[in-house]
Formats: sequence, C-alpha cells, structure tokens
Amino acid sequence: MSPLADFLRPLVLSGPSGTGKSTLLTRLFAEFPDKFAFSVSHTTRQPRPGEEDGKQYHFVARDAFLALLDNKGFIEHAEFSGNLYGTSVMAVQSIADSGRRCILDIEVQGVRQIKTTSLDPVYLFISPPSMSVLRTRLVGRGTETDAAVEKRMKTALNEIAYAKEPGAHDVVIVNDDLDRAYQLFKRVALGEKIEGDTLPPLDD
Ligand SMILES: Nc1ncnc2c1ncn2[C@@H]1O[C@H](COP(=O)(O)OP(=O)(O)OP(=O)(O)O)[C@@H](O)[C@H]1O
Repeated sequence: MSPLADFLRPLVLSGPSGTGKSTLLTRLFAEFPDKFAFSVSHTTRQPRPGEEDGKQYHFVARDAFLALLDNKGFIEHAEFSGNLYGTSVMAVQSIADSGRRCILDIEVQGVRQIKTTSLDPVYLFISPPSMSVLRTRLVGRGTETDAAVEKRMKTALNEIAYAKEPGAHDVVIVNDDLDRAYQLFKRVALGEKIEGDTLPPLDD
C-alpha cells in the first residue's frame, strides 16, 4: 500500500513541556521502528541522566551552537529556559531521502520560524487537558527543580496563547488518556488527515 499523502511531509510536534510529546514519540518509534525518524536537535542544555549525545539531542557548547548558526546551519532555533535549541538543515536533509517520515519536536518560536520556510510540514499540537494536570506531570516526572517547573509553566502560557491563534496548527490532540491520545497520534503520524480534538480552555 502506498503511504497516505501527508506521510511525505515532515511532522512538526509541539506543545508545552511535560504535555507528553516524548511519551507519545517513544510509543510510536517502538511500534514502527522503521517508518519514522526523529530529527535530532542541537541543544546547549546539559544531558539528563541516561541521555546520549546524538540520540535525544546533539549536546553542544554555546560557542559551537553559535558558530553553526552563523553558518546558516539551522532551520529554526530558539532560546528556552536559558538554553539554546535548534534543528539543523543536515538533520532534516539526512532523513528526507530515506523514505522515512521526519518528525520534529519543536517549541513555539521554532514553529513560527518554520512557517517562514518552504518546509511545508503538518503542524500538530499536543495539549495538556488542563494547566493543573500539566503541573502535576512536570513535577511527577522528577526531572526539574521547583524553579524549573515554574519557568516551564510560564513558558507553557506562550505556547498555549499561540495555539489559540486561528490556524496555528493543523491538528490538536489532547493528551488526557494516554491510549486514546496515542491512537489519534498514530493516525496523524501515518499520514491520515483527522479532525482531532478541540483545544481545551487551559485557563485554570
Ligand atoms: N496521558 C498521560 N497521562 C499521565 N501521565 C502522562 C501522560 N502522558 C505523559 N505522561 C507523563 O508526564 C510526564 C511528562 O511527559 P513527557 O516527558 O513525555 O513530556 P514532554 O512533552 O516530552 O516534555 P519535554 O518537552 O520537557 O521533553 C512524564 O512523566 C510522562 O510519563
């Protein structure tokens, strides 16, 4: 069977930190080990325990990041919670010709930048069911200090304000029940055009 039309376009995944993007991606890659390729971003943040250079991220020093930026090596980049993040041209190019679908996990500034390029991806927003659930997940993950949780909650408000703009994303999936969210996510990832969920008020 030939792939659905949207399978040939990159998939841009965005949503507040702690909303469950990595969890959904991990499941997708486990179910379809050969269909997708995660674009590995560059970051200047420190690796978390268990993270490997070149796998979750290319971990680089700030100087090296800025040099690549100067050389027009990034499709998008942003400073987030004090660290630089970026998607390199090379990371996406190396996937494009392999027949796999390129998935990009990107925050809101990056989404805005990609919209000014010719990449033409499908934009998918993963929404938390509410702000209180988002906070519970961030705290429960146990990877952030209290101050970092507060910073991420504040940044989440920007992501959500953008998501509320008409036409910001092609599809919204609310990550309430993980199995339900994953079934929708899988359909989008495989290239199906679905209606998706309605963005919750997220005003709590
Ligand atoms: N539907 C869900 N129900 C309950 N807990 C969830 C659900 N989805 C994810 N989680 C949990 O919420 C926490 C945050 O998820 P995850 O790390 O996947 O978020 P993320 O969006 O990738 O964050 P970041 O952008 O910071 O990497 C994790 O501890 C994860 O196990």
